[in-house]
Amino acid sequence: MQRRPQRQTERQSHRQAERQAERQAQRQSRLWISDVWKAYGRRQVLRGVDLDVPAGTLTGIVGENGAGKSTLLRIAVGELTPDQGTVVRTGAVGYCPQHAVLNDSFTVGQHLRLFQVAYRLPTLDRAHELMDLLAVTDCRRQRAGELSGGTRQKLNLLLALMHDPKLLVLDEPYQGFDWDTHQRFWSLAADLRDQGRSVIVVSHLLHDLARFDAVGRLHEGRLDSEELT
Ligand SMILES: Nc1ncnc2c1ncn2[C@@H]1O[C@H](COP(=O)(O)OP(=O)(O)OP(=O)(O)O)[C@@H](O)[C@H]1O
Repeated sequence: MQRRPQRQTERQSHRQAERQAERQAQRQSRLWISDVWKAYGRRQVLRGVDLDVPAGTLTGIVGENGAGKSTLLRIAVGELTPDQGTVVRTGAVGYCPQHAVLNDSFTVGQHLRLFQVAYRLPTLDRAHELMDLLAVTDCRRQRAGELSGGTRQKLNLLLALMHDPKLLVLDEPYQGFDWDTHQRFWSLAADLRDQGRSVIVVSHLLHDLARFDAVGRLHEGRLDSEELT
Protein backbone atom coordinates (compact mmCIF):
# COMPACT_ATOMS: atom_id res chain seq x y z
CA MET A 1 0.00 0.00 0.00
CA GLN A 2 1.29 3.48 -0.91
CA ARG A 3 1.86 5.76 2.06
CA ARG A 4 0.59 9.36 1.84
CA PRO A 5 3.37 11.93 2.17
CA GLN A 6 3.44 13.25 5.76
CA ARG A 7 3.07 16.92 4.72
CA GLN A 8 -0.12 16.17 2.78
CA THR A 9 -1.56 14.33 5.80
CA GLU A 10 -0.65 17.26 8.06
CA ARG A 11 -2.29 19.75 5.64
CA GLN A 12 -5.45 17.64 5.54
CA SER A 13 -5.68 17.33 9.30
CA HIS A 14 -5.05 21.08 9.63
CA ARG A 15 -7.94 21.79 7.18
CA GLN A 16 -10.12 19.32 9.10
CA ALA A 17 -9.33 21.13 12.35
CA GLU A 18 -10.16 24.49 10.74
CA ARG A 19 -13.51 23.23 9.44
CA GLN A 20 -14.32 21.78 12.85
CA ALA A 21 -13.34 25.11 14.42
CA GLU A 22 -15.73 27.01 12.14
CA ARG A 23 -18.57 24.62 12.95
CA GLN A 24 -17.91 25.06 16.65
CA ALA A 25 -17.88 28.86 16.32
CA GLN A 26 -21.27 28.69 14.56
CA ARG A 27 -22.56 26.65 17.50
CA GLN A 28 -22.19 29.74 19.68
CA SER A 29 -18.95 28.68 21.29
CA ARG A 30 -17.28 31.75 22.68
CA LEU A 31 -14.02 29.93 23.09
CA TRP A 32 -12.97 26.71 21.45
CA ILE A 33 -9.55 25.22 22.04
CA SER A 34 -8.41 22.03 20.36
CA ASP A 35 -5.25 19.98 20.86
CA VAL A 36 -3.19 22.83 22.29
CA TRP A 37 0.46 22.09 23.20
CA LYS A 38 2.88 24.46 24.89
CA ALA A 39 6.42 24.06 26.23
CA TYR A 40 8.83 26.55 27.81
CA GLY A 41 12.17 25.18 26.69
CA ARG A 42 12.17 21.55 27.84
CA ARG A 43 9.28 22.04 30.27
CA GLN A 44 6.22 20.66 28.45
CA VAL A 45 3.31 22.44 30.17
CA LEU A 46 0.27 21.68 27.97
CA ARG A 47 -0.12 18.34 26.18
CA GLY A 48 -3.10 18.38 23.84
CA VAL A 49 -5.61 20.50 25.76
CA ASP A 50 -9.22 20.73 24.53
CA LEU A 51 -11.72 23.23 25.94
CA ASP A 52 -15.14 24.33 24.72
CA VAL A 53 -16.82 27.25 26.46
CA PRO A 54 -20.32 27.89 25.09
CA ALA A 55 -22.28 31.12 25.56
CA GLY A 56 -23.90 31.46 28.98
CA THR A 57 -21.56 29.26 30.99
CA LEU A 58 -19.39 29.77 34.05
CA THR A 59 -16.35 27.51 33.73
CA GLY A 60 -13.69 26.91 36.35
CA ILE A 61 -10.08 25.98 35.64
CA VAL A 62 -8.37 24.29 38.56
CA GLY A 63 -5.05 22.54 39.14
CA GLU A 64 -1.96 22.56 41.34
CA ASN A 65 0.56 25.42 41.36
CA GLY A 66 2.50 25.30 38.11
CA ALA A 67 -0.08 23.04 36.38
CA GLY A 68 -0.32 25.53 33.49
CA LYS A 69 -3.58 27.40 34.24
CA SER A 70 -2.19 30.87 33.49
CA THR A 71 -0.41 29.52 30.40
CA LEU A 72 -3.72 28.12 29.13
CA LEU A 73 -5.56 31.41 29.78
CA ARG A 74 -2.83 33.47 28.11
CA ILE A 75 -3.14 31.22 25.06
CA ALA A 76 -6.96 31.50 25.24
CA VAL A 77 -6.85 35.31 24.98
CA GLY A 78 -4.10 35.38 22.33
CA GLU A 79 -1.35 36.79 24.57
CA LEU A 80 0.74 33.65 24.07
CA THR A 81 1.04 31.50 20.94
CA PRO A 82 0.68 27.74 21.36
CA ASP A 83 3.31 25.47 19.83
CA GLN A 84 0.50 23.50 18.25
CA GLY A 85 -3.29 23.51 18.24
CA THR A 86 -6.31 25.66 17.39
CA VAL A 87 -7.91 28.51 19.36
CA VAL A 88 -11.15 30.11 18.18
CA ARG A 89 -12.68 33.09 20.00
CA THR A 90 -15.86 34.97 19.12
CA GLY A 91 -16.83 38.41 20.38
CA ALA A 92 -14.95 40.88 22.54
CA VAL A 93 -12.69 39.43 25.24
CA GLY A 94 -12.13 40.72 28.76
CA TYR A 95 -8.91 39.41 30.29
CA CYS A 96 -8.00 39.81 33.94
CA PRO A 97 -4.35 38.64 34.24
CA GLN A 98 -3.08 37.03 37.44
CA HIS A 99 -0.82 40.03 38.07
CA ALA A 100 -2.36 43.44 37.48
CA VAL A 101 -0.74 45.41 34.65
CA LEU A 102 -1.16 49.00 35.85
CA ASN A 103 0.76 52.24 35.53
CA ASP A 104 1.65 53.15 39.11
CA SER A 105 1.81 56.88 38.37
CA PHE A 106 -1.72 57.00 36.89
CA THR A 107 -4.77 57.46 39.09
CA VAL A 108 -7.71 55.05 39.00
CA GLY A 109 -9.70 57.66 37.00
CA GLN A 110 -6.85 58.03 34.49
CA HIS A 111 -6.78 54.25 34.00
CA LEU A 112 -10.50 54.32 33.25
CA ARG A 113 -10.12 57.10 30.69
CA LEU A 114 -7.18 55.34 29.04
CA PHE A 115 -9.17 52.12 28.69
CA GLN A 116 -12.27 54.05 27.56
CA VAL A 117 -10.22 55.26 24.58
CA ALA A 118 -8.70 51.83 23.97
CA TYR A 119 -12.12 50.14 24.03
CA ARG A 120 -13.74 53.07 22.15
CA LEU A 121 -16.50 53.43 24.71
CA PRO A 122 -18.84 56.43 24.33
CA THR A 123 -19.35 56.65 28.12
CA LEU A 124 -17.96 55.29 31.38
CA ASP A 125 -21.44 54.35 32.67
CA ARG A 126 -20.69 50.64 32.99
CA ALA A 127 -17.30 51.36 34.59
CA HIS A 128 -19.01 53.56 37.20
CA GLU A 129 -21.58 50.83 37.96
CA LEU A 130 -18.74 48.35 38.47
CA MET A 131 -16.83 50.85 40.64
CA ASP A 132 -19.85 51.05 42.94
CA LEU A 133 -20.24 47.29 43.00
CA LEU A 134 -16.57 46.70 43.80
CA ALA A 135 -16.48 49.63 46.26
CA VAL A 136 -13.64 51.54 44.58
CA THR A 137 -15.50 54.80 43.83
CA ASP A 138 -13.68 56.59 46.67
CA CYS A 139 -10.28 55.65 45.19
CA ARG A 140 -10.84 57.51 41.90
CA ARG A 141 -8.14 60.12 42.54
CA GLN A 142 -5.60 57.71 44.06
CA ARG A 143 -2.55 56.67 42.08
CA ALA A 144 -2.32 52.94 41.29
CA GLY A 145 1.05 52.79 43.09
CA GLU A 146 -0.67 53.87 46.34
CA LEU A 147 -3.48 51.31 46.23
CA SER A 148 -3.67 48.30 48.55
CA GLY A 149 -3.17 44.85 46.97
CA GLY A 150 -6.89 44.07 47.08
CA THR A 151 -7.86 47.43 45.53
CA ARG A 152 -5.26 47.01 42.75
CA GLN A 153 -6.91 43.68 42.01
CA LYS A 154 -10.35 45.33 41.95
CA LEU A 155 -9.03 47.83 39.38
CA ASN A 156 -7.52 44.94 37.39
CA LEU A 157 -10.96 43.26 37.28
CA LEU A 158 -12.78 46.51 36.52
CA LEU A 159 -10.56 47.15 33.49
CA ALA A 160 -11.37 43.63 32.18
CA LEU A 161 -15.14 44.09 32.56
CA MET A 162 -15.84 47.75 31.73
CA HIS A 163 -16.47 47.16 27.99
CA ASP A 164 -19.02 44.41 28.73
CA PRO A 165 -17.21 41.69 26.75
CA LYS A 166 -18.92 38.48 25.64
CA LEU A 167 -16.02 36.31 26.83
CA LEU A 168 -14.45 36.89 30.24
CA VAL A 169 -11.16 35.19 31.06
CA LEU A 170 -10.29 35.80 34.70
CA ASP A 171 -7.08 34.48 36.29
CA GLU A 172 -7.65 34.32 40.07
CA PRO A 173 -9.55 37.62 39.88
CA TYR A 174 -10.42 37.88 43.58
CA GLN A 175 -6.96 37.65 45.17
CA GLY A 176 -6.90 39.92 48.21
CA PHE A 177 -10.65 40.68 48.11
CA ASP A 178 -12.41 40.99 51.45
CA TRP A 179 -15.30 38.57 52.04
CA ASP A 180 -18.07 41.02 50.98
CA THR A 181 -16.32 41.85 47.71
CA HIS A 182 -15.59 38.16 47.16
CA GLN A 183 -19.33 37.41 47.46
CA ARG A 184 -20.23 40.37 45.21
CA PHE A 185 -17.73 39.11 42.62
CA TRP A 186 -19.49 35.72 42.47
CA SER A 187 -22.96 37.21 42.15
CA LEU A 188 -21.62 39.46 39.35
CA ALA A 189 -20.08 36.41 37.59
CA ALA A 190 -23.42 34.54 37.87
CA ASP A 191 -25.36 37.58 36.53
CA LEU A 192 -23.00 37.86 33.56
CA ARG A 193 -23.41 34.14 32.84
CA ASP A 194 -27.22 34.49 33.06
CA GLN A 195 -27.02 37.37 30.54
CA GLY A 196 -25.33 34.98 28.09
CA ARG A 197 -21.71 35.93 28.69
CA SER A 198 -19.11 33.16 28.94
CA VAL A 199 -16.98 33.38 32.04
CA ILE A 200 -13.80 31.41 32.74
CA VAL A 201 -12.28 31.67 36.20
CA VAL A 202 -9.06 30.15 37.51
CA SER A 203 -9.66 29.14 41.10
CA HIS A 204 -7.68 27.54 43.92
CA LEU A 205 -10.54 27.49 46.38
CA LEU A 206 -12.42 24.23 46.85
CA HIS A 207 -15.54 25.98 48.10
CA ASP A 208 -15.79 27.86 44.78
CA LEU A 209 -16.30 24.64 42.80
CA ALA A 210 -20.06 24.54 43.42
CA ARG A 211 -20.42 27.90 41.65
CA PHE A 212 -19.29 26.54 38.27
CA ASP A 213 -21.36 24.95 35.49
CA ALA A 214 -18.27 23.04 34.37
CA VAL A 215 -14.78 22.51 35.71
CA GLY A 216 -11.58 21.74 33.81
CA ARG A 217 -8.83 20.12 35.91
CA LEU A 218 -5.31 20.57 34.59
CA HIS A 219 -2.98 17.75 35.52
CA GLU A 220 0.27 16.73 33.83
CA GLY A 221 -0.56 18.91 30.86
CA ARG A 222 -4.02 17.42 30.23
CA LEU A 223 -7.36 19.06 30.93
CA ASP A 224 -10.14 16.78 32.25
CA SER A 225 -13.48 18.54 31.87
CA GLU A 226 -16.54 17.79 33.95
CA GLU A 227 -20.07 19.24 33.67
CA LEU A 228 -21.46 20.09 37.09
CA THR A 229 -25.10 20.87 36.26
N1 LIG B 1 7.61 32.59 30.66
C1 LIG B 1 7.95 31.40 31.19
N2 LIG B 1 9.15 30.87 30.95
C2 LIG B 1 9.50 29.67 31.46
N3 LIG B 1 8.69 28.90 32.22
C3 LIG B 1 7.47 29.39 32.50
C4 LIG B 1 7.03 30.67 32.00
N4 LIG B 1 5.77 30.87 32.42
C5 LIG B 1 5.44 29.80 33.15
N5 LIG B 1 6.46 28.91 33.19
C6 LIG B 1 6.44 27.60 33.87
O1 LIG B 1 5.35 26.86 33.34
C7 LIG B 1 4.68 26.15 34.36
C8 LIG B 1 3.21 26.54 34.37
O2 LIG B 1 3.11 27.89 34.80
P1 LIG B 1 1.71 28.61 34.96
O3 LIG B 1 1.96 29.97 35.50
O4 LIG B 1 0.94 28.50 33.71
O5 LIG B 1 1.01 27.66 36.07
P2 LIG B 1 -0.25 27.94 37.00
O6 LIG B 1 -1.05 26.69 37.02
O7 LIG B 1 -0.98 29.17 36.56
O8 LIG B 1 0.45 28.19 38.42
P3 LIG B 1 -0.09 28.95 39.74
O9 LIG B 1 -1.24 28.16 40.29
O10 LIG B 1 1.10 28.91 40.65
O11 LIG B 1 -0.47 30.35 39.34
C9 LIG B 1 5.43 26.44 35.64
O12 LIG B 1 6.35 25.39 35.86
C10 LIG B 1 6.17 27.74 35.37
O13 LIG B 1 7.36 27.82 36.10
